[in-house]
Amino acid sequence: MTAKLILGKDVSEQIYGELRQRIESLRSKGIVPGLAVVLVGEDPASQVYVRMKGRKCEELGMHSVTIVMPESTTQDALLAKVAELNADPSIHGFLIQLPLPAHIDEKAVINAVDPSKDVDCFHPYNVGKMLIGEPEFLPATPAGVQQMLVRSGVDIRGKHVVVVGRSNIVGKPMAAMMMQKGPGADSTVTVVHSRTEGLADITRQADILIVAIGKAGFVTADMVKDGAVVVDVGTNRVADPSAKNGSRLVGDVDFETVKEKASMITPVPGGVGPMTICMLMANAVSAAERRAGI
Ligand SMILES: Nc1nc(=O)c2c([nH]1)NC[C@@H]1CN(c3ccc(C(=O)N[C@@H](CCC(=O)O)C(=O)O)cc3)C=[N+]21
Repeated sequence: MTAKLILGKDVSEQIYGELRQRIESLRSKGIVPGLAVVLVGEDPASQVYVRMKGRKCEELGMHSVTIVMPESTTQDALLAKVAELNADPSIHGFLIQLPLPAHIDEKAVINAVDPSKDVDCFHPYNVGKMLIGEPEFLPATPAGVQQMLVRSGVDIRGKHVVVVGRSNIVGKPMAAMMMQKGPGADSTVTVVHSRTEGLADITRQADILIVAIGKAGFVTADMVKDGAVVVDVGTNRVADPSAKNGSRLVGDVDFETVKEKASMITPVPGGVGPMTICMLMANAVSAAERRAGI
């Protein structure tokens, strides 16, 4: 069997259509949802994502602010910027692009964000609310994965979801969301990671395999059950002399072999990546609606 592709571009277009209507409705009340992104330093990959976010905001008719601070920015200066954004009524949500330079304590910065503006859903308050099933925001990447599954008609309830990876930004919240009560969830979740013994024996039991371990081509066909749905969250840049810029983006799944075994699969690029930005926009719109009492 060759797997059907789940494309982030297609799924995100659907969601953008819905967001446009919500933004229009806010604008008719004189509210323009505002999203700010803070970038510290000059990491080229981060610059690309930040530019993509700004472009999408403008396309949707949202207010977009990009703040670029030098690599040498002190923690106090960054915290002052966070305080300013917390107080700015034109900004409904903002995020600080990670990773931060080594001299800045990421936790201190995340903790300083007003939870009602925390569109990344990284603040401990929002992580806790999500975990107990009272989400105010959902983290963008796991929320994007969930939307891809739901909108592709994947049966989730009662199924075995295996999450490969246990990061705070993908693996952990993904597992929490899939085990939650309710539509788009209700699954049985196993989390495996770099210290798991017999990892392949567990991934082979997955009806839905979600991979976010940050190792190029980590999941091979022998680790996947026939007919499984495979979601690849990995974004690894690998050298490729035949590519224009000498490198290309690959996932954590060995796409060419796994696609012959899976029933559905997400490619990299063009899979989860575009969903991350889409769900970030969705969170900004939700933040604006919530502040307006909608
Ligand atoms: N506070 C914070 N929040 C984030 O959400 C955040 C972050 N920091 N730091 C970096 C990561 C990375 N990230 C991506 C977003 C979109 C694509 C995306 O759309 N990728 C395209 C390809 C883009 C390309 O070719 O480089 C795709 O997969 O098709 C990828 C990665 C958000 N991040």
